[in-house]
Amino acid sequence: MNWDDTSSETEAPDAAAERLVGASADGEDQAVEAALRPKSLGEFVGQERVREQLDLVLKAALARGATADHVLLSGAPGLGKTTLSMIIAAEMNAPIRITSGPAIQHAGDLAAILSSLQEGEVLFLDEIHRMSRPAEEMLYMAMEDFRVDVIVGKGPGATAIPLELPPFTLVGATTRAGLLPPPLRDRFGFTGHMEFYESAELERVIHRSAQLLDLEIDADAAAEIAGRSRGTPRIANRLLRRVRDYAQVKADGYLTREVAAIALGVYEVDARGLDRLDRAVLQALLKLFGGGPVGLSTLAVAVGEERETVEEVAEPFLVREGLLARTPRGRVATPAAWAHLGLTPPYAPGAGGQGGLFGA
Ligand SMILES: Nc1ncnc2c1ncn2[C@@H]1O[C@H](COP(=O)(O)OP(=O)(O)OP(=O)(O)O)[C@@H](O)[C@H]1O
Repeated sequence: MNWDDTSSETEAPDAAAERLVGASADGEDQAVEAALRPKSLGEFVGQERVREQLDLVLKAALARGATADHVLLSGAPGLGKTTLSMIIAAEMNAPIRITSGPAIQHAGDLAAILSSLQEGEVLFLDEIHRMSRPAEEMLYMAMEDFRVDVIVGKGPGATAIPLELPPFTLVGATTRAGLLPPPLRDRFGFTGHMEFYESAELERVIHRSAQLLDLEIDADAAAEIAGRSRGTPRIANRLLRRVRDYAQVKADGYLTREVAAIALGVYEVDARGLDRLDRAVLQALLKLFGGGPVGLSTLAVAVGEERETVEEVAEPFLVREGLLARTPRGRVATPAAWAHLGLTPPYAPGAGGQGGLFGA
């Protein structure tokens, strides 16, 4: 059977802020997050290639006594873009100014920031793809010539007053490098793409954070938390803190695999990092619609959520995990989805229907 569908490829801003497994920083305890940030490239876990390349860029600039080239960091939320920008400033012994694309709506906002930068300062511009067009155009000239034209007055009498800027390093961060206009992308001397982390890397993040939080944790417990962290250090640190709460109240503060598994069970984060919403979507797809294909709107009604919530909050991770596929005919569960929920498909894979999509 084939229900309605309008397949969309929008990538989610991991929306629901209160989600334990959401990757965005909304609602995050900023003080704790700051305390757990690595302070140098050596301390920064994983992302070997970006780290190695950045190390060369920074060391070469230092050796020349020059300001480092502009850096663009792309990748999903919570993978360490803000942390890396702070590390860049620290490695260059430079101050850092932090702002974001949505905060710069007028070119004048940007001119005010740029004109107050010190020589060599790092300007971190988060969500650079969300800057307004006039500000973006001002940034082109600032990045290339360290100069901006400030427009004074309006209409025919308006004049452009050129303003020299001290050399600075722009670090732009974006979840969507593809959305950046090529003229902006081309003005970065170095682009680093941040990947999701391997489980072993997240274990290192967790051990490091546990030490900073003064927690005793064994290797198995770290592995258990890492496996549920969706490849994202921010989520790993958040789950560690919830496991700590549970251990404090119920297990004399000692973090073992068993304690971690029970604690995260209480918070409804399963062994693969799926939460209640993710499982509800999969369950509806499997139990009500035989694994699909089913349209997004129908699936959303079945789980009692908005279409956008299913599409933007639950689906990206399910797709990434290979549990759900978005096809032109609708949403389809993969064999791994049946296995994950411990259910048996109603027909043998390969015997028609969805089996045709995934083979025998
Ligand atoms: N490679 C890493 N090693 C250790 N900890 C990390 C690493 N990357 C990120 N973290 C931790 O994860 C948290 C989130 O990192 P950060 O704020 O830099 O992510 P981000 O990519 O800038 O996210 P967003 O795009 O949502 O702002 C920080 O507390 C930081 O300590």
